[in-house]
Amino acid sequence: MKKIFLFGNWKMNQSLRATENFAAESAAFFSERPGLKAETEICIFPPFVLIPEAVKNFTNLGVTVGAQNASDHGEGAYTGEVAPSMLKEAGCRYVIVGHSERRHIYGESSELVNKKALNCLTSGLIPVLCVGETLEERDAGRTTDVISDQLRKGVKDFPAGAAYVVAYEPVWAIGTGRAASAEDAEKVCRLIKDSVRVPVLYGGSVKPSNAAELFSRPSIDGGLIGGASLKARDFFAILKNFRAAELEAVL
Ligand SMILES: O=C[C@H](O)COP(=O)(O)O
Repeated sequence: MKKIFLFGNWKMNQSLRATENFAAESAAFFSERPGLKAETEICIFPPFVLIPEAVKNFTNLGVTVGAQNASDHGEGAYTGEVAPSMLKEAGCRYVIVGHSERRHIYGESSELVNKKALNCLTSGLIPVLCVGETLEERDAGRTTDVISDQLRKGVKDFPAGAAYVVAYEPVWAIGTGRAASAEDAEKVCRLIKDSVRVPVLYGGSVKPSNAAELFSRPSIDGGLIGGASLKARDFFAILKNFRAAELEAVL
């Protein structure tokens, strides 16, 4: 059985009630399918204000909680920012850094992403470094250059043996319903893995119907899932379908 990472990025969605419902549905789903969570690292990334509620509801289910962003500073006079030390204290394990929505909507550079990642490592959090090319860059044949550059700058000065995860998220596949082909995703994830040797996830329109093909590729260690992570049934159907296909492949 392959170990996979099933990461759900709720982005700016959900509520206190939705968080509770998600946990209740998750508990029901797994009580009907004992064993399905084996060899799976599950993490939900809610908006900051829902983190305490998520930690309270998910911890007993074996589901970890992460944050979608963190400051490049420690505690202090930085209005609107949240320090990694606060996220750690709140019960987070992972922090997404460099998501394309942060890079493109909020203008975050690879240098800033790197500072955030280093700051997370200092606080004992595991950064999930997102990299990905735009459609323009892909059409211009620049995917490899863009990914290598974001990766090199993103992990600059990481201490040897630092624990982190990389998520390959082609910008053109995010929220569009058009996932990368398993072949293309595998090629880029292999390039990343050859260079950093940490778990590499694919993100961009992952859903129950395409997860098995993507996650069965040798260089894809799971997914960073947006839209399909908002409902527990959809999110865990991704895992269920992958494990069913995996089982079928050995029979
Ligand atoms: O962080 C998640 C990614 O942006 C993927 O989002 P999506 O699954 O809605 O395409």
